[in-house]
Amino acid sequence: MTQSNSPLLSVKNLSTSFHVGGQKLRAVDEVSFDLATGEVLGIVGESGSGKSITLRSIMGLARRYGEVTGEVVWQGENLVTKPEAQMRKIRGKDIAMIFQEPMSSLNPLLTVGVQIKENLVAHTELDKKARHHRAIELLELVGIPDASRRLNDYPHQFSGGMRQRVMIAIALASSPKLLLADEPTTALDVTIQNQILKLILDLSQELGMSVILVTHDLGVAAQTCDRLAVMYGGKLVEKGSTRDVLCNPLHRYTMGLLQSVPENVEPRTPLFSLPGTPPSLMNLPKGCAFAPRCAHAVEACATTKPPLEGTEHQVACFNPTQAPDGAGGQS
Ligand SMILES: Nc1ncnc2c1ncn2[C@@H]1O[C@H](COP(=O)(O)OP(=O)(O)OP(=O)(O)O)[C@@H](O)[C@H]1O
Repeated sequence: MTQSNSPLLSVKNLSTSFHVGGQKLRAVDEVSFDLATGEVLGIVGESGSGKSITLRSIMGLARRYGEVTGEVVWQGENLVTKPEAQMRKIRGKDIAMIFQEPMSSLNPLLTVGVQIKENLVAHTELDKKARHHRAIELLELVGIPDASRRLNDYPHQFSGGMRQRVMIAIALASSPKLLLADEPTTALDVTIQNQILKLILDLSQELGMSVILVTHDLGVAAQTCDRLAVMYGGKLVEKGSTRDVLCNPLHRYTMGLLQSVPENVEPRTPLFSLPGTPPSLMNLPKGCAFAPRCAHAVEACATTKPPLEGTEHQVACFNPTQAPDGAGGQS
């Protein structure tokens, strides 16, 4: 995982709200993080914590149906305020996204070859012959055997894991610098899941491509990510190297997530058994959103939202498992 000093992407105070039945639902609340070139960042948290909407906000998709504020700094420009026509050029070219269910993004009526080549037409200068060769190369790159023949197959002729590989090949057609992966392996069984995670990791290393991986599965995050950001109630509550966050969790929520991972995880086993329920994003408490579920809450937790504090390993908690390393700065 090659990393340079200046971040490839800098997300600053990103917030996204929806208006639902006359009320405001704050799905993403003042989220900030940096991403280095070649880095794999995991965003983890329970269902509904705002992980997917964070990715969609970065990609400029959430603003179609929500209100997005803050900054997504990409090559010196704020994508949040970038006109849609310009965003369209960045989306799918420099920044590509893959989803949990490839069938929802693949066109069932077109062969995978046509779909890869469409992306090559849109984002490269290659001529017809070169596009054909590149399409074969891309299928080979993602580990699809007999690639030149399989270019002529339709999505339904591939298995779930192979379809996810096809999705990745399409995403890679434009040689993106950043891949946003939203639960890309959740629908797959555990063996195939591991193969796809390895593929994403290998591609990141080979191509120097940065990845943001959204997952509710700490095992997936542990295998794949350099750093982790833990989300709760639309906020980042802990952020640090994967080792620090998983081996030395500072937030009680992260600790709860870890404690609820069974020793021998069966595929598709529900991982979380924290007491209580996640907060309603329409009616968030005044203080820390986790306080109602936290056995270690102190007085301030009910009235004040804890800021993210620390340097390399950060936590937003008034009573963490231990004091974070320093105070204040964003990594
Ligand atoms: N278009 C929308 N309109 C209103 N609310 C939305 C919309 N899209 C998402 N939400 C809400 O925003 C919150 C965050 O959703 P998000 O999909 O980011 O959660 P998540 O952490 O990715 O969980 P999951 O893994 O279940 O997708 C949820 O409460 C969801 O219901």
